[in-house]
Amino acid sequence: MAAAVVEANGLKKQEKGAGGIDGPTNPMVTPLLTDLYQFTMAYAYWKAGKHSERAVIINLSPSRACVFLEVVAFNGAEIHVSSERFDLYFRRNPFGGEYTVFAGLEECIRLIANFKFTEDEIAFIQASLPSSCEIGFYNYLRGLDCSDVEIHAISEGFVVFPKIPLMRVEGPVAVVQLLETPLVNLINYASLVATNAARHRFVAGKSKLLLEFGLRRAQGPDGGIGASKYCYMGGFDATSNVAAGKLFGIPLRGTHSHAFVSSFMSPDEITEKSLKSADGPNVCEDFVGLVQAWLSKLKVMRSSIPNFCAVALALNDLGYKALGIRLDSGDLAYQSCEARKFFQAIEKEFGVPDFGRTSITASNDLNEETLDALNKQGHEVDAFGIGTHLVTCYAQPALGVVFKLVEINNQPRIKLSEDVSKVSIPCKKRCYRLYGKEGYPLVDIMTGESEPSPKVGERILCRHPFNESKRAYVVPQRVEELMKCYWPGRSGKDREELPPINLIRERCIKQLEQMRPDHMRRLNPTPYKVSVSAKLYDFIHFLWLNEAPVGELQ
Ligand SMILES: Nc1ncnc2c1ncn2[C@@H]1O[C@H](COP(=O)(O)OP(=O)(O)OP(=O)(O)O)[C@@H](O)[C@H]1O
Ligand SMILES: O=P(O)(O)OC[C@H]1O[C@H](OP(=O)(O)OP(=O)(O)O)[C@H](O)[C@@H]1O
Ligand SMILES: O=C(O)c1cccnc1
Ligand SMILES: [Mg+2]
Repeated sequence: MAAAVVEANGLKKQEKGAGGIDGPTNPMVTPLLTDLYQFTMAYAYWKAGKHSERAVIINLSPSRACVFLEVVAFNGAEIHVSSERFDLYFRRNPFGGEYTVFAGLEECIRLIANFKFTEDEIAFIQASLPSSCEIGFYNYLRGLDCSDVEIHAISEGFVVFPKIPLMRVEGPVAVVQLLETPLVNLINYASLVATNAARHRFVAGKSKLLLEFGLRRAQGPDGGIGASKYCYMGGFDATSNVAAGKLFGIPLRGTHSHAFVSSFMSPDEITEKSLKSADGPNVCEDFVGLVQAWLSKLKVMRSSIPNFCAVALALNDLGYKALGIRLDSGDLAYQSCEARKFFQAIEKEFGVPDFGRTSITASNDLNEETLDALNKQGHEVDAFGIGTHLVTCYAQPALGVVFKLVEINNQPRIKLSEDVSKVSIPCKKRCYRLYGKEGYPLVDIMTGESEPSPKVGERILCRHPFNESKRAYVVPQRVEELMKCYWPGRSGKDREELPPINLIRERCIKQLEQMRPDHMRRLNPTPYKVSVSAKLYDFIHFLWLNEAPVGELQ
């Protein structure tokens, strides 16, 4: 959005941030797009550093799930905090499915690359925090950027699963904490709606054209733009959203509305009656008359189909090809079959090549269920226009992405919970996808950072992270490391390129196609296995028991 706004206003184009990366698409994505408590904590971190000469351990949370920070030194207004590592992941696949499409990474990297407070923003933070907050904190914010932050992430468009880190964020605690909210925000809806699009594509089938029509129903302008971008990524073919077409190069498609048709009371309203033929200088002086002549031959069906066909046939006489019709009410299966029969009859009777294949688009409150019902009944729809259910993610409104501390100052941290699905997997980890003989991914496995990677042809034990009895040996035919360095900070590592949206879309389609079909089906899909190495399993449980010693009953 930034680019469009800037150009439309004729203002100077926004400068690129570090690494030559443009700013976030939405200009509302600034360092202020975070929760107040992140600033409250950032102040507390800063303040703690100021008051300690050397290592200080602060317990910031009264709950069992403590956050420990080690401030190793401070230098005037600047604090040096030992490196912190957070994993960003989700706990359950959306829409009752067993897979998720990872989306939103590029916007995260754009935020990181351009993260810098303006004076105006600092003044606002100052006005919002208690007046007792010291001025040095604002000087600290003034110098803050993400040059000390390192991000490893799974590539955008990948199929991903619960518990596996989508992103690992390492860096000084204050800035990483400020990033929590915007990073989760940028991933949550993007991945949810991309997954929703992929699920609609799965039901509709590969051969259908899928059009995203949701702008009017989306949650505000950003919801609309985001929906168009990530539905395309998730496998839609085009959008009706013109702004998204300009911003991201997504193909635009559209038909016309009922209002357009009903705005004409009679053919007499058409003042310009002539039409030039498609391939020459000939002009048909009374095109409306030509249409009416065709109509008189077709008056067999009480619907708008003969009207369309009469226009299409008259256009055909002049060398034009009408594209198709859109059905927007009634029984879409029945009507599409009737329309197809009509088109085929015309092709046969009047010898118009390919008329039988005239495109039929259907719309009106479509969702996975209605697409499935149409498939079961049999239909002749070529393209589906889908709005409300797609872009609002009607079936599930949020993905539930979380951002959890996994290590601080090289000390692993675990978040414990009565609910085992909420227990976090500690440590800086490596994540791999192991493929089987038939080419399908079999299992994702997390290992400790320094463990040797799984090897092709070598048996490895894959364990459920929390359920002792669930384990399997896997002899991978292919091993794919999942996380790559997308923001190296000062590590000197190579930065992974951010590919254009059409390549991410292709990657996503390929990823979805390579999944075993039983993971993808709508009803009772088989869960995909997410595991840890034997070593990491032992370590998780050692840490768990250490953090939660045996209680004593009295
Ligand atoms: N053959 C079909 N099988 C299952 N669902 C269908 C079929 N045809 C249409 N639908 C769905 O049924 C619903 C019909 O909705 P509704 O009754 O509001 O529309 P309508 O009366 O047909 O049209 P309008 O919006 O013009 O009033 C829509 O969600 C549509 O997608
Ligand atoms: O139904 P959706 O999946 O949201 O897709 C987009 C809808 O938007 C348009 O009509 P709109 O709903 O605005 O008017 P209507 O109530 O007359 O269908 C269009 O004709 C579709 O029906
Ligand atoms: O082009 C269309 O047919 C369209 C676009 C948006 C919403 N409804 C229909
Ligand atoms: Mg509607």
